[in-house]
Amino acid sequence: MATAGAPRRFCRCACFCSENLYVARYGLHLRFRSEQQLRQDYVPILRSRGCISPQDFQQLLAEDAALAPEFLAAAEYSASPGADLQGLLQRLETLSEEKRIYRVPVFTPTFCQALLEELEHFEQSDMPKGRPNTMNNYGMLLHELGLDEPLVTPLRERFLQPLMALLYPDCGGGRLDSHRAFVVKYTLGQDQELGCHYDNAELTLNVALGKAFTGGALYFGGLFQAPAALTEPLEVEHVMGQGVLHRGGQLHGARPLGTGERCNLIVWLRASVVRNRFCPMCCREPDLVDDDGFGDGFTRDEPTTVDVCALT
Ligand SMILES: O=C(O)CCC(=O)C(=O)O
Ligand SMILES: [Fe+2]
Repeated sequence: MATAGAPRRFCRCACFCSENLYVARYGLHLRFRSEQQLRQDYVPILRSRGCISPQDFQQLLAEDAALAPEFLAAAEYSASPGADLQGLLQRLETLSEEKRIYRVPVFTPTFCQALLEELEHFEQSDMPKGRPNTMNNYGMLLHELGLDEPLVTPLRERFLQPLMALLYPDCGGGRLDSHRAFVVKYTLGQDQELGCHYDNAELTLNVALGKAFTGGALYFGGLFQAPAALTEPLEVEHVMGQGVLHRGGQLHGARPLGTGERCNLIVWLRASVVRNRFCPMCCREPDLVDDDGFGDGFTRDEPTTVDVCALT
């Protein structure tokens, strides 16, 4: 059958980060959903390959798992039949009910460490580097590190989407279809704080990666449409591996760093069904111009695919 219209888009299955994971030490491909499932499915074969003591098993989990068990549990619950907001809130920390800001461990400490090392290598390389956004002068874009496809897209599609659908259905939480992911970096002599702003995103995930530092807390005011609410900001300290979830339109910023170096992974999550009607930056219907990759998350109406055989 010949078709005319938009070129075909090639896709990938979102099981990428949970199915067929290769553990070189034991020469095994594993399916990972939770610690319990891993034990149920693989203890005999792992034993036969030398993963015997509880310490061996813990090492396997710590070294090979990127996602924190709490995050896996919250995502798994959210995707289960009959899941509701109350049930999900029992699996997250509510930082502000009124502002709808939540926190949950997202990455294991080992993964944070590995990601920071990867970022350091990239920073020291002479690869061309764009900057995260107009507000941060230092830091890195995850797609330039080649981490969008293997890490951020599965994170959004498989884990964040079910969670966000329950937390923020009114902000496109269940219809996320693109993102902009970057690491912000603060240290003395470079950026040290971030002014109050709202994000070019419907929803945001902000994960503390480390390193050692003082100061630099996040603060949150009201929604940008109601800036009077900034009078009583909510202060949020960073906890390594933990992610803060908030609406992109929630005014926020970062207090000045005292000492050390702070790196956070920021994922601006976008829902084209929401932003195609209303650009959060100009607060108007977007005036679309072509862009690469995910652009800023807007989409044009695709021309309808026509089955030319059916026309003859
Ligand atoms: O400094 C931070 O952790 C927050 C960064 C942020 O809000 C942003 O880049 O949009
Ligand atoms: Fe922000």
